[in-house]
Amino acid sequence: MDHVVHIAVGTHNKAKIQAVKEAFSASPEYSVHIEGMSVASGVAEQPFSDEETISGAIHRARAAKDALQASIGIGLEGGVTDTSAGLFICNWGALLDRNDEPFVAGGARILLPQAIADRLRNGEELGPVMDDVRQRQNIRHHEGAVGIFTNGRINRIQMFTHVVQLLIGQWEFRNK
Ligand SMILES: O=P(O)(O)OP(=O)(O)OP(=O)(O)OC[C@H]1O[C@@H](n2cnc3c(O)ncnc32)[C@H](O)[C@@H]1O
Ligand SMILES: [Mg+2]
Repeated sequence: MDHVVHIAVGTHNKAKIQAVKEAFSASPEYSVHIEGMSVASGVAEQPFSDEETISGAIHRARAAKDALQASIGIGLEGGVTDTSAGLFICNWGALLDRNDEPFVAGGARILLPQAIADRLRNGEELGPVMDDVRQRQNIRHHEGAVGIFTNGRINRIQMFTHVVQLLIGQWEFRNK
């Protein structure tokens, strides 16, 4: 690709933007201009299923692409999803180009501790709960819940970088 590709990301979250940068910098053949923008996700602040989280990711990708008139829109959404084993963190990404069909990919998921899950079931949002439990601010912009609960082995940037790599790869495959 010999021209700069304008990529709109539907967030100002630092971990998410950094993940998009790292995923594209792993492919030096691309010259990209990455721009973040706060957009509505169209779902709850704390999505509570894979369905809702996927919908938020797609909604963010489309809103960011349209608002910034970019060639590509990317949406990354964090949520939780219930299973018989307990409440899991789930994360989803969507990539939209000029076609209407989004590419979608999911990230790693881990079981949340019971005490955290209970608070979310009572209506709290994971970001503020994490900050409260750790007595810090803006964990969601850094290692995230996934980083804390995996003892720093996989942080939010790494987790979302993986998701964006999965998105770019699917987009490349379709455009081969
Ligand atoms: O500004 P935006 O893009 O909304 O960034 P955010 O940090 O709020 O991210 P999401 O809305 O996608 O995530 C939903 C909630 O889960 C929180 N969260 C924190 N770490 C997380 C992780 O590792 N996985 C999933 N959700 C996480 C996040 O802060 C929110 O409260
Ligand atoms: Mg949010």
